[in-house]
Amino acid sequence: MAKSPEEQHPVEALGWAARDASGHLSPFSFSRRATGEEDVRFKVLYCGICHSDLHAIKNEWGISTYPMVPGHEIVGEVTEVGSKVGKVKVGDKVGVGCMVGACHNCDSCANDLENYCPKIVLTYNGIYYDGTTTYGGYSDSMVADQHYIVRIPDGMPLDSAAPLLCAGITVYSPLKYFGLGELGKHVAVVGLGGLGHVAVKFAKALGCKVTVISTSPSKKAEALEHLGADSFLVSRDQDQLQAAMGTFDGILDTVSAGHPVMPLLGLLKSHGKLVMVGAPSEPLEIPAFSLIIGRKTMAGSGIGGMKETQEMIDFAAKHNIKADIEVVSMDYVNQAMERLEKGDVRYRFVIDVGNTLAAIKP
Ligand SMILES: NC(=O)c1ccc[n+]([C@@H]2O[C@H](COP(=O)([O-])OP(=O)(O)OC[C@H]3O[C@@H](n4cnc5c(N)ncnc54)[C@H](O)[C@@H]3O)[C@@H](O)[C@H]2O)c1
Ligand SMILES: [Zn+2]
Repeated sequence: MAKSPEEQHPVEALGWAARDASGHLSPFSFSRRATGEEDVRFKVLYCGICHSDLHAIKNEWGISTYPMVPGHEIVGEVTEVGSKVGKVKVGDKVGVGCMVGACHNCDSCANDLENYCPKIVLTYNGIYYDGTTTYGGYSDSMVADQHYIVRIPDGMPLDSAAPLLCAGITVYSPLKYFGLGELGKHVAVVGLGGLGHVAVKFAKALGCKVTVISTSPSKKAEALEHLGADSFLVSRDQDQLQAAMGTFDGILDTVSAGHPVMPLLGLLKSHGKLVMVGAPSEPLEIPAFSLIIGRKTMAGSGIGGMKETQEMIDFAAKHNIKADIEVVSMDYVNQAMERLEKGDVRYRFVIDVGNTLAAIKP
């Protein structure tokens, strides 16, 4: 008979798990492996709440297994390292993002793109090499192969750094790859949530002219004055859209729910690129002519490789880029999920795991 999550490994662990597609999270005892020779073990201090966690706990993509401990924007302090670990030492501040394994043999892995490895092991809701389920960062400790450990630069606040491990790399990578994060490029960010608000900050730091496209006129002042965007477009305002037709080199679409993309394609210059990073469960409707006219490209992008993730966080430290966060306690997580669903957060919830999880016993 298969061993229970508590008995699979030698090290006790406590997390919060969803048990079914209701997505309701509650305390959960499980176990983690002993520190292997290439492994880094750390005490989790903070974990961001990504909208992907919400899609996953509710099985919106149809690939969820339960119990599920979500969380892939994880930071903490190293408590133990394996004998072959040279990258970090006990006491260092580290992070883990969306993945903890890949094949290291394929073309993607050879090009530092473990994120596109067909055998990627996700941080949670994945199956590790040893056949056991992976559990994420809504938990007291983490253990990962050193290859998947990100060094958090000295002096970077850990709570607002956590969201960079998913939201940050997810927007940084396409800005670089598609040649959009360059001086003078006009880039639009659609959806001003967790991903969107850091996209504005990275694009500005890379020298772009940035427009935020949002359904909520209420976000205009913040986008311009606080996040540093150059202009703001209300996506439901036909006059504003009409005036902006053909003006963008690229658009990063971070929207989490189904929405029309044809108007966005119309906003691109000829040869412009619409890059989907948001992952709605509903299919998109793309009329061929909206791509044909102006030879436009529509593409997708998923997180980023480990090398680029470290580059992103070092860049963020240098340019003082942080996520805007609301820190919450572990037992607030269900309310946080409800508020995230309604878009009621500026702009990322981060769970203070280190101070608030241990107090709760299942
Ligand atoms: N590609 C990747 O690697 C990757 C990585 C992380 C997250 N994601 C996905 O990106 C999406 C956004 O994640 P997030 O954490 O920033 O979420 P979020 O909830 O913080 O932000 C989503 C934004 O979309 C807006 N929005 C929601 N429904 C809308 C609609 N119908 N029309 C217009 N705007 C709408 C919200 O107001 C919000 O500003 C999610 O689908 C998530 O799963 C993808
Ligand atoms: Zn994420």
